[in-house]
Amino acid sequence: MQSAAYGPLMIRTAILGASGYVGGELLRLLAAHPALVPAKLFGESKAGQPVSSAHPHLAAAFADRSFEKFGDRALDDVDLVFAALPHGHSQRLAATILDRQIPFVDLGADFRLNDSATYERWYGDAHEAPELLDRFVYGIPELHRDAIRSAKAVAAAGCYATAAILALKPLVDAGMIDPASMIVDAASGVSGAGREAKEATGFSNVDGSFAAYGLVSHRHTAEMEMATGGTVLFTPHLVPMTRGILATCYATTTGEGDPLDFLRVAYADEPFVHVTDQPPATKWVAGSNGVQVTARRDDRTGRILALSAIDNLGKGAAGQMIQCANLMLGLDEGAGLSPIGVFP
Ligand SMILES: NC(=O)C1=CN([C@@H]2O[C@H](COP(=O)(O)OP(=O)(O)OC[C@H]3O[C@@H](n4cnc5c(N)ncnc54)[C@H](OP(=O)(O)O)[C@@H]3O)[C@@H](O)[C@H]2O)C=CC1
Ligand SMILES: CC(=O)N[C@@H](CCC(=O)OP(=O)(O)O)C(=O)O
Repeated sequence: MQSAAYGPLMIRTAILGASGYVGGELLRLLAAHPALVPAKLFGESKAGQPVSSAHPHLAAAFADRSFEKFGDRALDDVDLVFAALPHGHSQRLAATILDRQIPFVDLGADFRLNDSATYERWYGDAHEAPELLDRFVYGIPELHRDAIRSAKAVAAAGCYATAAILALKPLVDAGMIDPASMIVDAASGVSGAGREAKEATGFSNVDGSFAAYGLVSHRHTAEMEMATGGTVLFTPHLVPMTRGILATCYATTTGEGDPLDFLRVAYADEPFVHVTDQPPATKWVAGSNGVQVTARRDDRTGRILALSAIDNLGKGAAGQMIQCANLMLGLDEGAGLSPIGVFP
């Protein structure tokens, strides 16, 4: 890389998992980024195929480009690595990337949790690179901006976790809610499960239906607990839409005041978080890096209710990865990103 002060600067990025849903969203956003250039696009089964075969909507921007297989020279002339791979893969690649001092933004869950025992408990396998866990900063810029700025490696947060944490964390910090009492019911569009056709997310299972899954066992529970310092009962749901997550969160009230005021103060200077007094909708943030949050105090039940809406592929994935990369590289944090959704 030539300089952190960009303009005509080209920061060459490698994208691992470029042929997946998150990879496609990264490419869409990077096509309009002022400094980050999608230089190397890696796929697995789609290696050798044109980008348009996986991402027809990107045909004009990536007309002459194909996916490559990750190999020995894959990281030559690369200034930053984005990885959007199935869980488990980054554990095997991280040492190579870090040894070469290449800034690394990983979206898999491999390095999000800060200890290997917690990882093993929630993911079921022993961690293959526990010695690298403390080299990664958990990637939610609104919570860890300074640490991300000075990090060489960031583990971008999970999509459900991002939505829930941004709704709950300011209320925990304000002493407004009991951290031991948090309940998160969140619903996701099917793109959250990735592009591979699966029975559970196939059209005939999802269309006209609304279902919970992962009861008392979803892995993002661990991230929510790590980031909030509390205990969370989390129930994810699948809804018949393509993009979006709506997290509806409840906790026992412990403090005085209006939770909406605490959210407004916490996010007053955040370009991507909008505090609304209306119940937010996933459609308000579709295609964006935006988050819309609200909260209510219900003295009748002694509970606080907090809601947030994000695009799982935007702030829940590719957008957040780019926001983290911008910080790591000393760029404008919002470069290439927008809080404005596509509506209707
Ligand atoms: N979808 C979402 O909203 C979110 C996803 N995530 C996480 O991001 C990661 C990517 O998700 P998503 O894009 O949805 O997944 P997809 O299934 O859509 O894409 C997976 C990508 O990984 C590649 N891949 C698969 N197996 C291998 C392998 N053995 N070696 C190298 N590359 C491989 C695929 O390549 P090919 O197709 O060429 O075989 C593809 O590019 C996952 O860890 C997911 O949990 C996190 C937050 C939100
Ligand atoms: C709808 C759907 O299936 N969503 C996925 C979201 C999690 C995900 O993508 O995993 P990470 O964010 O941890 O990488 C799931 O529940 O497993």
